[in-house]
Amino acid sequence: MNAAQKTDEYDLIVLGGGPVGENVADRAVQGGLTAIIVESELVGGECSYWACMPSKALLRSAQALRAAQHVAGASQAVTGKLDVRAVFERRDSFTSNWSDDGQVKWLDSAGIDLARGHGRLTGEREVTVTDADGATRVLRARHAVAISTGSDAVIPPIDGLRESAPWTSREATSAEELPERLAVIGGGVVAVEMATAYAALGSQVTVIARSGLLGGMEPFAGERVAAGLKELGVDVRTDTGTVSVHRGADGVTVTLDGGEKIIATEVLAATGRSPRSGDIGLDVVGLEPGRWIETDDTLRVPGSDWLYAVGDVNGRVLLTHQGKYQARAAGDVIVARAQGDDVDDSPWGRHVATADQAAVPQVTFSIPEVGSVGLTEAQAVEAGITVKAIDYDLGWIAGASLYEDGFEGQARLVIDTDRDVVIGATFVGPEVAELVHAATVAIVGEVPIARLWHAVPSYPTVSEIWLRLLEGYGRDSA
Ligand SMILES: Cc1cc2nc3c(=O)[nH]c(=O)nc-3n(C[C@H](O)[C@H](O)[C@H](O)COP(=O)(O)OP(=O)(O)OC[C@H]3O[C@@H](n4cnc5c(N)ncnc54)[C@H](O)[C@@H]3O)c2cc1C
Ligand SMILES: NC(=O)c1ccc[n+]([C@@H]2O[C@H](COP(=O)([O-])OP(=O)(O)OC[C@H]3O[C@@H](n4cnc5c(N)ncnc54)[C@H](O)[C@@H]3O)[C@@H](O)[C@H]2O)c1
Repeated sequence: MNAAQKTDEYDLIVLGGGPVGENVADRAVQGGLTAIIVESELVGGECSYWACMPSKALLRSAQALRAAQHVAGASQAVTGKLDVRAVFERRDSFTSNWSDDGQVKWLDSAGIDLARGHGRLTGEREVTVTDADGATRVLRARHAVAISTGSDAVIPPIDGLRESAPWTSREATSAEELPERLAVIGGGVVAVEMATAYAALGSQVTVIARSGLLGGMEPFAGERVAAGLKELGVDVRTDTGTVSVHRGADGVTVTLDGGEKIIATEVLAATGRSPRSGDIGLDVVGLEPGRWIETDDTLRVPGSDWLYAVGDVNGRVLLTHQGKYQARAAGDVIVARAQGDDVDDSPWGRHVATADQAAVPQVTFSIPEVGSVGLTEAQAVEAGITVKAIDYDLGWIAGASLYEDGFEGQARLVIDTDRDVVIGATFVGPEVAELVHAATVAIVGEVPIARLWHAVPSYPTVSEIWLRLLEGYGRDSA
């Protein structure tokens, strides 16, 4: 075999260089394997350039301003509005102006090779990469191929929507101009975060949600976020369908199911995701293109001993941190299997992503923020678990009242009363994001309630909510 052919054989080929693909490759290389990432756009993926980072950068200045405005003494010092241009520039710095030079350098330092182009499975353990000029390169994997191609925004089949050139999350996170009016179709995380960001920046925003906001979370989360959006001047329409969309000379007209028309400069379709699996050669390995790729808990495709699907594309959980958690398990198990080491695939073992089912943390960076982990009360009941839900008003916590004047928020713990452990938690309020990890630790560690009484929150912090929630459950219950 000559040198040129040799470089085309790797222990692991990773299809897609988003946050998840990068981590699968990194773990494998740290375990002693060789790895190459195939990437068709920017190394770093959706999260770095059109999702997590730019969306949070667009939101952060508004949150900082709001925080200062809610503490007497500081509020007198901040009398101006957000500087929209400066917010966009700060966002641009987080996306490195949509250049992946920094991430490519990191790949290099981590010992991971990169093939730029569109990758497709073309056989067992084989990926063919087609670059921008149409040239092809065939890569062969000695041990595994990991698909981490992520997901795309769905544009639902609403009459005229696609023809109206709607924004998706990509345009919403990378816009350089503020639309005067923005209509948002959808009531999920993208809808509420982008509605918050654009309303805070000065757009007139209408949210059109066919049911409530933040479905799948505790009901009070969506209700409080709807109230927060209204406070920001957003026109929130829940339980409202969209019949049609039409773009004309004056902008976009969105017709609601009652016949009312909303006129906007731009319309954002924030209506969920579909897997980027349509054109990656899944048919070659007997899988259906365009579907979420099913895996076992080691992230391997059932029936295959070499094909893995990690991150958004497997549809398990569409979050960067959870995808990276899967990536650590997948990278490590690929190494273990390649080296003939023991595989620890029992629940909570090193080589499985058990937390995907039991303890997924998520923060929605709206105003107010929502932090949640584990099961809601309704999900627990549906799963047949005997639970007690404990609620407490966050505004009554001494640390919260010091944190900002008129602090408003709510917390809920969902406790499995048979096992006396926490299985779910939701916090809604200003900057509650940092409360979530304590709950994640309690759930993953299955810390008995009796022991949680000994985890003393500092006074006066918002974390004292834990004490109040435990008191609400009652020490005698434990
Ligand atoms: C607006 C928005 C905000 C979000 N905010 C958050 C947040 O705050 N926190 C959070 O945890 N999650 C957030 N998410 C979700 C997060 O972006 C995804 O879960 C995450 O990006 C998934 O990572 P991934 O590596 O699986 O896929 P991606 O990030 O989508 O990366 C996949 C990569 O594969 C490449 N690729 C695809 N097909 C091919 C091919 N055939 N050949 C070569 N390369 C290919 C793509 O170009 C891309 O670079 C947000 C999502 C959106 C839409
Ligand atoms: N802060 C974060 O962690 C964060 C932020 C943004 C996105 N994300 C991730 O990205 C993923 C995608 O977010 P999303 O908000 O697009 O999806 P989502 O699944 O959270 O919400 C989709 C919304 O669109 C509505 N919808 C779907 N089809 C529709 C139709 N035909 N007509 C009208 N409404 C319709 C649904 O009712 C729902 O309200 C989420 O799963 C989330 O995990 C995470």
